[in-house]
Amino acid sequence: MTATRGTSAPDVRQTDPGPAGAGPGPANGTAVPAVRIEAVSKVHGRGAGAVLALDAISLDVAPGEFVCVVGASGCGKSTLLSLVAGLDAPTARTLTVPGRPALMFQESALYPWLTVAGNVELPLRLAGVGRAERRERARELLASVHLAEFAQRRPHQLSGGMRQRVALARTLALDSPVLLMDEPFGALDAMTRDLLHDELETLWRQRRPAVVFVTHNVREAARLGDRIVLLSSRPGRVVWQTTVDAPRPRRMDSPETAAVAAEVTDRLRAEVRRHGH
Ligand SMILES: Nc1ncnc2c1ncn2[C@@H]1O[C@H](COP(=O)(O)OP(=O)(O)OP(=O)(O)O)[C@@H](O)[C@H]1O
Repeated sequence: MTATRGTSAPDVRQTDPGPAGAGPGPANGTAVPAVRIEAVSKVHGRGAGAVLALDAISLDVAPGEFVCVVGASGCGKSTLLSLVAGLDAPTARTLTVPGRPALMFQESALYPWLTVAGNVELPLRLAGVGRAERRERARELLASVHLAEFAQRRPHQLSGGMRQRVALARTLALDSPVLLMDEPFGALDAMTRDLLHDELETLWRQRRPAVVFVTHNVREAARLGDRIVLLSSRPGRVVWQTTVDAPRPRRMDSPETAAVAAEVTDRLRAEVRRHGH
């Protein structure tokens, strides 16, 4: 299916995402990309108030690859995810994404009137999955994030970390080939975030979606990413990237993670200094 959005007729195409189970380790660079962002620009607003958020940004994400995106505040990270998610239209050029990506944000955005299981079932219900299968899938997903016994609770009865686990289960419900995560653990304490890193990594290794993970936390990027991509200050472009070869699972406080994080921090500082903000 090809959909076209935006004022200057950008292409938003769907592709065959390729094999989802491409095996552990960094994804195969020769595969058809799961996400192809080709010279994509985005202007917010019009006239004198127009803001060029992204300037001809190009980025491919391979099937099964875990890419972390870092950059100074306001460089266009969330704009990029909204374009890939199809929530917003690029101003120019081509964006190719498979099927419908799944999204997860810093706020769990659970429906308070639904139970935990009801929240996880919702995307399945909207996709027309029958009740028995929905229940079974929600049960498995909640077990995989260690919340089986909380299925009938309401979101307000859970801690922040538990709510993000529910959001993670919901994000995985449709087995989307692409997960888009916008600082999903940014509001959690360090211990809870560590546990969620482990759970996310385990689920990612089992299911192998391509992941685009936006974070301000360079250690988190070094902990999780196959690749770390640094965006320039506004307008956002890819100015530097590195692959992370350290074996998994990694630890936030390991010397390997610290060394990668230090290098990314140096690059980020240089970029912020270059722009004077
Ligand atoms: N709807 C909008 N209208 C006008 N300007 C916008 C709009 N959305 C974002 N912007 C501007 O576009 C730029 C990029 O915003 P975006 O939220 O994508 O950056 P970000 O890198 O995710 O920021 P942060 O790291 O602070 O979350 C910012 O300067 C922002 O003010």
